[in-house]
Amino acid sequence: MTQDELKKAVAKAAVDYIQPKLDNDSIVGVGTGSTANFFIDYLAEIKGSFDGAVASSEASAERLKAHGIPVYDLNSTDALVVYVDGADETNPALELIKGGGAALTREKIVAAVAEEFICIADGSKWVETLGNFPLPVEVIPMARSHVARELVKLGGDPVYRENCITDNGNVILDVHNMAITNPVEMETAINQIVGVVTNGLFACRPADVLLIGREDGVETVRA
Ligand SMILES: O=C[C@H](O)[C@H](O)[C@H](O)COP(=O)(O)O
Repeated sequence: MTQDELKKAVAKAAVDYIQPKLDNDSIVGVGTGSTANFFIDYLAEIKGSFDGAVASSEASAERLKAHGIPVYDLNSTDALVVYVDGADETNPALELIKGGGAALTREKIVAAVAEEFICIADGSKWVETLGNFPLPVEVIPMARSHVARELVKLGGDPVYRENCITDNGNVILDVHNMAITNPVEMETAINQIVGVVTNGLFACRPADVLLIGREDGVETVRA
């Protein structure tokens, strides 16, 4: 199977997984990226079974609207029954690296609100130790150099992501060469740096369920 076929398989499995949890009042949290895009497309097929969605990016909001799915502001919703999103890396504890598409901050906010966070990923995202994928850090533009120096002190090699402004008007530093043996500690330490909005580690709030696409089918992993 191609990587796209694996992504489609997990996206479809996510819709099958969440459908029994939905009713006419349900609002679904929707992530960002190529896997999330497949999820949005399958979600559109059951759009009569829920109220609408909250999106973690402008791009996902546009895709949802194009399918005729109502998109709500997070502040106007009381609860999200689920949040479904992809990842750049996942470890066996379902701690994640996210933000390859620069949507990490809104993704972390929507994930924090959701009752259940379902991560969907093709098998290439599975690792024993996080950090092979450069860790995205969203930074207030004027703090970029300061934050970069502090990230070097934590053992990483930060690289400014060219031509990338987040939906929040900020910039991204991608931190290379960090073996993240304690993801909770690292997530917390990076978020203490003044000027950091947030970083792409989802360890303090890992996924609850991982649907991972393998050659022989979709495997369900629980934390
Ligand atoms: O900022 C982007 C998100 O964190 C994505 O969920 C992540 O980059 C995975 O994207 P994809 O499904 O395209 O591999």
